Amino acid sequence: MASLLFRRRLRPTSIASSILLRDNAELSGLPLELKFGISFGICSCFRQFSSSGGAKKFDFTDLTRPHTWYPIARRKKRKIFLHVGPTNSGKTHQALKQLETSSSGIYCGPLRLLAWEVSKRLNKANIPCNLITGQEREEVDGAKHKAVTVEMADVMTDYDCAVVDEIQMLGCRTRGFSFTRALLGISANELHLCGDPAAVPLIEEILKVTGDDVKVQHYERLSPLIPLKVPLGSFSNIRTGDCIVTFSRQEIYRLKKEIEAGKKHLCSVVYGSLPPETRTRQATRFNDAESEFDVLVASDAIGMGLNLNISRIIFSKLEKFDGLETRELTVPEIKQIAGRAGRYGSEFPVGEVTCLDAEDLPLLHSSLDSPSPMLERAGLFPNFDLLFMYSRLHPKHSLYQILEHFVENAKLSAHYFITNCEEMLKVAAVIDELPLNLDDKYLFCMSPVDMKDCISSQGLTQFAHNYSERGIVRLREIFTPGTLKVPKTHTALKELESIHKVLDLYVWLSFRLEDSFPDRELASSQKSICSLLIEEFLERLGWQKPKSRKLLRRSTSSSLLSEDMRHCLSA
Ligand SMILES: Nc1ncnc2c1ncn2[C@@H]1O[C@H](COP(=O)(O)OP(=O)(O)OP(=O)(O)O)[C@@H](O)[C@H]1O
Ligand SMILES: [Mg+2]
Repeated sequence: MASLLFRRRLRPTSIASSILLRDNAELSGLPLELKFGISFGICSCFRQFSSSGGAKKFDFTDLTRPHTWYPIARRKKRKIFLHVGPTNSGKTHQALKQLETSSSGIYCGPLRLLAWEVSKRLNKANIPCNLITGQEREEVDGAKHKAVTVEMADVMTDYDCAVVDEIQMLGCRTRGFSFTRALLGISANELHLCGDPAAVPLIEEILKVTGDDVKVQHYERLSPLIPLKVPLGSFSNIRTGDCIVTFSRQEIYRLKKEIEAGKKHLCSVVYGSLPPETRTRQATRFNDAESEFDVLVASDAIGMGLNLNISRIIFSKLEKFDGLETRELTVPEIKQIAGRAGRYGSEFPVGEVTCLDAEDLPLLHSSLDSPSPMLERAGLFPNFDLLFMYSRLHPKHSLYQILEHFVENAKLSAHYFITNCEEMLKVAAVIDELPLNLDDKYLFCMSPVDMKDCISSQGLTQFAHNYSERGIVRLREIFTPGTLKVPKTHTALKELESIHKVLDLYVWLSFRLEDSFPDRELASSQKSICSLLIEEFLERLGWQKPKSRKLLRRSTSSSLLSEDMRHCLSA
């Protein structure tokens, strides 16, 4: 690996090195109440505990009343609108219309791409809107609105209107707690929740104790989606506007190569570990009717977030490896992905869906005909306040032990489950070896590190180590600017994706430990270079249509890299 120099490797523990994967999640923020210290609801529990003198009896692992953690929201009787229906039915559009007419508001989405899109939409409509994600702060003069990733949802401010998109993700096994926190904690006169009808009974149950007013609005698909009776069969039947869905990075590149070998189509690619800005640019290129890249090969990363002009979805398989095992796709997964075909208002207003092989068609058809199973429980995770107070009683416990204790002993009501924190435990196991305060350790545990990616996890380890040793982390200590190159092999491509993750992590930390991570600008510019080099690689992978002037022009100027970028690279 050319560009990252990891000086000292800390000993990975067995947990740290075990292969447990996190969902395609974008854990991009810390609860904002952390910035303000202990939140009121928990403070009052603590007072109760202190004055009664029953220190040993007070049970911080009692999480049966999470709605009391958010006293600001509890002061309001919120009007809650549940916009539910299939994909492409106008749920988000309707909720955003309400946000646009409000005097102040917040949009919370599951992905940075969605937050970007909403802030762009509001600013274009002359409604100043800030963009806040784990790795971005774009502030607009006079803004009373903000678009954020759900982990950055602010539960300390009063809003006129709030939107939480893809609310069914409160059932997600790793990120569910952030959606639950937004649901219970956002203080707004109107709260609009958009998502799958399968979340309705659970949300109604959860909200029985908050005193809010709940209304459900059902939506129908705006454009038809036709399940085809015939499979694709052969790649010679691929046509413009098709999107092939497969579930491994290796398969994505294999299929791209196979389709392009027919010399009729060029493929854009979208998958989870591509930098978000690269995903957006690949999608834009596919959407552009003038572009030569008229077919998309993608993973389930297209299920949410990108506006795609897809005519037909073709599942190459209906099973995927989910980190633990290879399993069939669930009904909601199949519907969410299939629903991307035929976007309302696009050049393909009628969507079609099929499979590569005939043997998969019965499962596809039956899944599309079935309702999604109702969600039964929402994710919950103790916030920092609870962990902190528990640690005061057990000062010798490491963060790993504290987290483990909560996971094993948490008491929950029937509507909740503790979200999976294997990834946090893996970080805690490494971080606990360093002389850091609990809040610093917690911060590193909440960071968007990908512990299954060796380069990303080593980056985190090195950052934490340097931070604990010197209090300041200069990017150049582990990264040498000027060494990034257009990858020539798939291994080099993967390495560049990982380097992007490390730089992204640096930027994330720089927003939370500003004085200790002072090189945000350098990290951001190197991140941009990484994504452009990745795109350059993707561009070079494609074949060139004979007599295609457009493509020739592109390849003789041959590069997506601007002069500035070239200069940076050779600096
Ligand atoms: N009333 C409308 N007028 C014009 N365009 C609309 C309207 N409703 C929805 N759209 C457009 O249709 C598309 C789908 O709408 P939207 O994204 O709101 O659907 P959704 O139900 O939230 O779908 P998803 O499951 O993808 O989140 C968007 O491009 C949106 O801008
Ligand atoms: Mg939507």
